[in-house]
Amino acid sequence: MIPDAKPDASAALAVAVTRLPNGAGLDLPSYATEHSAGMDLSAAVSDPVVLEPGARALIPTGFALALPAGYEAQVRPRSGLALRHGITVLNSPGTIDADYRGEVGVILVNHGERPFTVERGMRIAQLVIAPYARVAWSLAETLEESARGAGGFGSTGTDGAGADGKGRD
Ligand SMILES: O=c1ccn([C@H]2C[C@H](O)[C@@H](COP(=O)(O)OP(=O)(O)OP(=O)(O)O)O2)c(=O)[nH]1
Repeated sequence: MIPDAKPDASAALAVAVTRLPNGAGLDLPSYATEHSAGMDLSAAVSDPVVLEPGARALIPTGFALALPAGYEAQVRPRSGLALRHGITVLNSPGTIDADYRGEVGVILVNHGERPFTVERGMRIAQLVIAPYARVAWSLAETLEESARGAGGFGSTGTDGAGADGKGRD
């Protein structure tokens, strides 16, 4: 449930960001609404980039950041572009590592039927900052049993069919 109280701005994660020369005049990534999970990313292309159907391109964003240890940034598609134009992030979600200091890039691909033009300042993707876990392997002879066991890949049924394809009630 979304709390009624206004979010506490002081609870926001502080992240260092730098504008790069090619990002001059563009907005830094920002949240479109009060509870948006992702910040919209603007294209920092100097000239329009035409993506032909099936083509991909690395689109610059004009900024770099330094995430705190334990956090990653995920580059995700925008649903409106995907639905209307077939434009999505090819490696979605793209991963920005906490130790990456280069320009954030967006790998767009055109899965649509028509050429799509990326203009400077166009909001092409969104960035979600998320905590992640790093593991220390604990090598074991056997694994603790579970109700699922090794079942996967549709073992619980899809559209009424079991993994054996014979169907189930
Ligand atoms: O959509 C993306 C994905 C990655 N990166 C940057 C940040 C990330 O930290 C770095 C490396 O990304 P990744 O680990 O996905 O790439 P790789 O192909 O494994 O290359 P590398 O050997 O540089 O890690 O590239 C982006 O700017 N946008």
